[in-house]
Amino acid sequence: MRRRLQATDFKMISVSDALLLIDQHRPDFGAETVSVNDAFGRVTAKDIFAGLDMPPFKSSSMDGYAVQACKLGETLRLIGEASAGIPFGSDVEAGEAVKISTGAIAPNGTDRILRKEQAVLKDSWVTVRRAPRADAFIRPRASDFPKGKLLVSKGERLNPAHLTLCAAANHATVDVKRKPKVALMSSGNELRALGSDILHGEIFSANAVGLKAALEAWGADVTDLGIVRDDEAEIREKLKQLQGFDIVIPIGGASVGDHDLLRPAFRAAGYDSLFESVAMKPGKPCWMMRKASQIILGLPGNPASTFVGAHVFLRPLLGLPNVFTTVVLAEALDENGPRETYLRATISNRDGVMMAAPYPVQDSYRLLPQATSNSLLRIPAMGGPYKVGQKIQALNLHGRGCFW
Ligand SMILES: Nc1nc2c(c(=O)[nH]1)N[C@H]1C(S)=C(S)[C@@H](COP(=O)(O)OP(=O)(O)OC[C@H]3O[C@@H](n4cnc5c(N)ncnc54)[C@H](O)[C@@H]3O)O[C@H]1N2
Ligand code: MOO
Repeated sequence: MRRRLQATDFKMISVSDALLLIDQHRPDFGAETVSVNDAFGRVTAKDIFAGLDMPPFKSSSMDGYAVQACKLGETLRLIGEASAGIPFGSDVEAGEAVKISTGAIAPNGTDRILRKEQAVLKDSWVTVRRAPRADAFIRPRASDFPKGKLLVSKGERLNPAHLTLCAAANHATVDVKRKPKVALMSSGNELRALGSDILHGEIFSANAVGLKAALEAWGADVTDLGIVRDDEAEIREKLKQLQGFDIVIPIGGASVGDHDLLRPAFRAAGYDSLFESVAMKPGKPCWMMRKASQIILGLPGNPASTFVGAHVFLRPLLGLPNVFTTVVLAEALDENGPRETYLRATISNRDGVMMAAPYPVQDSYRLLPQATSNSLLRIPAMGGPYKVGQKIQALNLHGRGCFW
């Protein structure tokens, strides 16, 4: 009979060691070229440089008249017009003015703009109501950036402002990292697909729904392989469907129960263990294996454990950094145990201070805390006790395309 895993089989490592292993084994997803219109959220595979000067020509930042030095009360002869996209073709001399619109090329010979509001136009004559200084309302060529300037570094996640920058700088396409192909696999006899009738003792398989959304927001190409029952033969069959995925996320079946069959099945299929268990709470039974370039990141089935494991490990596995900010505790906390703990909490701005209030109950079977929290407070192993007002590190969950 196959030996079941015992608690003693799990070598528990620290969160920082697990993150080190993730860094060392992050798959190389390769690169592809996509239209800048489809590049939102993609990660750049190369540095992106400006293909032209910006602005590409000396232009006006106001509607008015392009002129040379002139005096208050002076009357200038209107000799033509420069509108955006339609240049005035000749040189401009002292005593002359060219009507100009915002974004139009400032004609040769002009070095300042007389704003429309500061001039009076009568027939073909413009009277100066306020003399502009040299360079007034002129956008010099290349004053935003010159051709060749590094605009977006390799490894950046393209945001809307980056995309506008790329488009303006003449990049119709960009080279981006290929989207990681990620498969989800929920495990457990108690799980039923949404829409099924459930029997007493069964629950709906929920974690993969949120996790899929999160992964998509984090830039992955996700396939949900559905539910696999706690049955060795069924798991073996499922494992045959994993070719072609960069990352596979089994959910549940990670602990020491007699029905937790996933790890032995992966081992039997030739996967090598990278870590078996992590000193964190929730998320202790997170595990990682690899075979060739494929990574398996097992997340525990308790919803909070899936949630925290995904934020702490899955984002970095995809190459997305987790950024912590310093916040102030709104409540006292007891001394922590030996596991690094992530508390689901709400951060709010109270008179300019970012105060963090942990959700009052933190059991990992609960779904509501993560649905109503906006951050994870990181409490170091053996940290504390903490007093109200003490500073602590928080992982911000909202405002960066996160899940739940
Ligand atoms: N004797 C021990 N028991 C447990 C330990 C331990 O160290 N010794 N660890 C506990 C911890 S910590 C966690 S976390 C859980 C993790 O267990 P598994 O990853 O094996 O997950 P399951 O047993 O399959 O499920 C746990 C819980 O979550 C529900 N679940 C599972 N999958 C889903 C899903 N896709 N959607 C919604 N809910 C799901 C499942 O029904 C269970 O209630 O183990 C502890 N036990
Ligand atoms: O570590 Mo478990 O993930 O606490 O519930």
